[in-house]
Amino acid sequence: MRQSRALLVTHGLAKEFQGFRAVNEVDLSVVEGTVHALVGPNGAGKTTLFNLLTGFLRPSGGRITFAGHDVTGQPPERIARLGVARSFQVTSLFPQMTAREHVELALQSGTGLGRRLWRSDKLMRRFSGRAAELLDEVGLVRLAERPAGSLPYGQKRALELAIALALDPQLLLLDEPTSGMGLEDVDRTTALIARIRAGRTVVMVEHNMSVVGSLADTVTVLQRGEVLAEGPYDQVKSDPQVIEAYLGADVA
Ligand SMILES: Nc1ncnc2c1ncn2[C@@H]1O[C@H](COP(=O)(O)OP(=O)(O)OP(=O)(O)O)[C@@H](O)[C@H]1O
Repeated sequence: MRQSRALLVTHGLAKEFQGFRAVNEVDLSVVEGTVHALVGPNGAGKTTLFNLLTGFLRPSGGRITFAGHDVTGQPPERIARLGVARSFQVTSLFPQMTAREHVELALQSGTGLGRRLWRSDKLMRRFSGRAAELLDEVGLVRLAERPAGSLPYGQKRALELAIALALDPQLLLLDEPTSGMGLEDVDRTTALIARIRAGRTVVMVEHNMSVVGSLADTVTVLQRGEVLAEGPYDQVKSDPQVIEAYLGADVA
């Protein structure tokens, strides 16, 4: 059997904001091919950790290694180029552009041809086959010609996933993929992530524990910037420290 490889590793990762440690000495190891969830009460440092991993914030201390490269303090573009794609919690679509155009543009930007050429129809046709596949993968093939602004919320998020997948990432980072969704969209998105995870590595910040329970191989629980517990969901959810952290947060 192929040995499991740690694709993303952090050692003693830290981030301070004016002397306040939002992320404190975090050691993380994300194994290739797994879904790894980051959970924790509000203010635990999940978003800050995510921003460190993607280069949107520079760490105050520690190291980050991705696929054998030291990416500590590297800018987001470089980390993206190495194969890390991120979907955002807040939607970042162009309302007038169709779903298909979004994916084609993302495919083109991944080729290094530059965004300035994006209006060239001839060029875009080169990407149309793969764009159709990706839209199909996220269940949007029938909505391909709709302006993104007119898509329902759940489908906007699905389109963002297709855009992230267009970069053919080694690692996909999902920032609260089901936030703000009704039950039906939550179920649809969970099924979608279960499908697209095949052959990929996923790190996700997620508040919905049933989503975490059904998708994650490993769960890291953060509290006040530190790793409180880590392991398979069933183990972590019955950890007394984790229960207390969540109950404490609820009471607060
Ligand atoms: N730019 C900043 N300047 C100062 N403090 C910050 C900054 N960003 C985050 N913090 C603080 O760091 C701590 C961790 O915040 P973070 O947003 O990472 O938590 P979180 O786990 O993502 O929370 P939530 O689940 O509410 O999104 C919080 O106390 C927050 O107030």
